Amino acid sequence: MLKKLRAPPLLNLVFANRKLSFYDTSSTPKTKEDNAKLSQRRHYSMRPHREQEQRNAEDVLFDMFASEETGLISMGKFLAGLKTTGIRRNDPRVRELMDNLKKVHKLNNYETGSSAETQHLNRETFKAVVAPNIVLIAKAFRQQFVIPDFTSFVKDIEDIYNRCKTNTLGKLADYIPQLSRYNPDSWGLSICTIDGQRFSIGDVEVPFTLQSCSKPLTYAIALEKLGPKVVHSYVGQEPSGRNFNELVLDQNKKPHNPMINAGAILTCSLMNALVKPDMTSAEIFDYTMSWFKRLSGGEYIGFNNAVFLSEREAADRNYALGFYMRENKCFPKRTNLKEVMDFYFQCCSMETNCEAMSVIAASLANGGICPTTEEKVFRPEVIRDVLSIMHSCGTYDYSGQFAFKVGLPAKSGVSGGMMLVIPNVMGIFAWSPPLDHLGNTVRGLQFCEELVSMFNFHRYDNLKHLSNKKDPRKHRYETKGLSIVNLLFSAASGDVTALRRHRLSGMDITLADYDGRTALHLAASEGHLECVKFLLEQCHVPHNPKDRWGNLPVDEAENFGHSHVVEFLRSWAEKVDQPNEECQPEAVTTKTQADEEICSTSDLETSPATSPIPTPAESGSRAGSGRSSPVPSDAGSTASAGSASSIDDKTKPGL
Ligand SMILES: NC(=O)CC[C@H](N)C(=O)O
Repeated sequence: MLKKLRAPPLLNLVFANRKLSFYDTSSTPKTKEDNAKLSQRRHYSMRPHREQEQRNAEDVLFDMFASEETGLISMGKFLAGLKTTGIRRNDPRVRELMDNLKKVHKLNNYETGSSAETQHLNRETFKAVVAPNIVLIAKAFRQQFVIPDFTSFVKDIEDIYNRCKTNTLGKLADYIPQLSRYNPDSWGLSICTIDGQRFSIGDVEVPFTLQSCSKPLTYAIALEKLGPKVVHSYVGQEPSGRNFNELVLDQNKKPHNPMINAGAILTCSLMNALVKPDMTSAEIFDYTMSWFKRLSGGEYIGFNNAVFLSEREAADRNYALGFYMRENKCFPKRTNLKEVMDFYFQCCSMETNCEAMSVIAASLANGGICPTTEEKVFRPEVIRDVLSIMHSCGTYDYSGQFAFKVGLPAKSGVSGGMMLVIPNVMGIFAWSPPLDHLGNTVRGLQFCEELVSMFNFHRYDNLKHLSNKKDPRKHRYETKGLSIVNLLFSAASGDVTALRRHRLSGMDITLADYDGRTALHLAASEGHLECVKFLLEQCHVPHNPKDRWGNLPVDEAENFGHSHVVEFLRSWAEKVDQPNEECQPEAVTTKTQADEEICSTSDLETSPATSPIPTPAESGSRAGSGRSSPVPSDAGSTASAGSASSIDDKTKPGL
């Protein structure tokens, strides 16, 4: 039987050195009185007031998602919104937020009928819950990630994925039974950007072995520990122009490069003899696996013993390569060839999935720093060298064509994997077992080629001049002209959500175009009451800017017959134009300047101008990263604000 509702518990939240005590109203039914108080508060909040200009990112986020009726925010909606930016609930960078949600849910130990992730919170609770991760969250909703419009990008990726799905060409590798038993229909694709935006589709959790995709990773460890000079005194940097397991060395009697079998076996010998000469084979295995794991942000890296045993069993060619290299004195002194070969087979037999590999690829795209854990795994110089070799040698004997057509560093493996790196943007991992005659995954290859024909990701695509390819990247600067076009377009089309985003991004919402037309003019002339309300109530734009013909927004609403907007604008004007009110906006004439493309009503000293949303650093939150940093907590509390324990049930009185 359902428990009776009882008075909501008093919550104590310790955050950012201040203690908040308040009632969580999340599931309390609203009485008429409550609603009246709420609307009174809202009425008050409509008045332009200095304090409101200082509202921080947490407040703006709350307003983006809160229900007008209840004054509460649905965390389900909020988390769904966060997901559209590419941030998942299990992202380590929002761990404190998720922990706080669980704690608040637990504290509300009266029957709520909702889960931790779907509960409704009031403003104060919401602010305290999101505070530890606000830097990352604000960045997400301000569209400041490398792929700002992640939803549109993902739609295009889905289209490419679906086209590749219908491609049934290629054959499974059959040199060992485990590979020949794969389902040829398996097709998975995962993306992780350098900002940790994630997208996955298809068979992304099906495990497969790393095979040749381990080669750039062991090479990276060797470079990190020994430096390029030492490593490349043993192995070259040239594409071999031959099969990946060809019994051939270059003219200096070195393996051609670390991406083919001979080169990778050589890299393994460097690990054994030079990087960790004192370690046992078991320790070197653990050591290597821990590097892979750190690169993947702790996601799935395992080991497939059956594949290892089969690899070792069916390894005549690899042993031949080993002996041939030993004969030619390729290995460092003290190399134990048997141990080296075993280590090579073990690296090929490590198990993973698309999800984990996309994070590894993203760590390579991100200069060696894992985007989800923010751990610096490799030095950027190491990554540059790894990507250079992947670019020229990563796809076997197709490498030249791949560099020509796709123009990006990649590494394929015989289990059907294709790791693609778009430096400084994202990592992609495609997995589908059927291979072409050169040993590359057919669907993976098609995906890479289609990707760069849709987006300007090819190394030599021109980013400056317009092309017929899409550019989903955020560029370091966006012209003011372009942003005002977007702002005015959002207002004219009645898109309140887009207006909210513009506001959250810190944009000056009072901007006017060449003709002195503001967002309010356009929203009013198109009859979008919601937008008009948002602009006045939340952005506090002046209600009376004049365009170059002297028209006010209210005139526009009247001209186009939107009486409900006219009514609202008139009553708003009455309210704010009362004498003796603080912060009254003056009547504004928006000057248009023939020699300037755009101007801002705030530039023209209108008052009160919309102040850009303070950055989290400005509003007292943690700067730098999306993760929390310790902030002193109240005395006696075990909580350190900004950590998951900022909501601490030890501090809850009255429960
Ligand atoms: N192309 C590959 O993925 C090669 C790895 C495989 N295990 C081999 O050594 O033959």
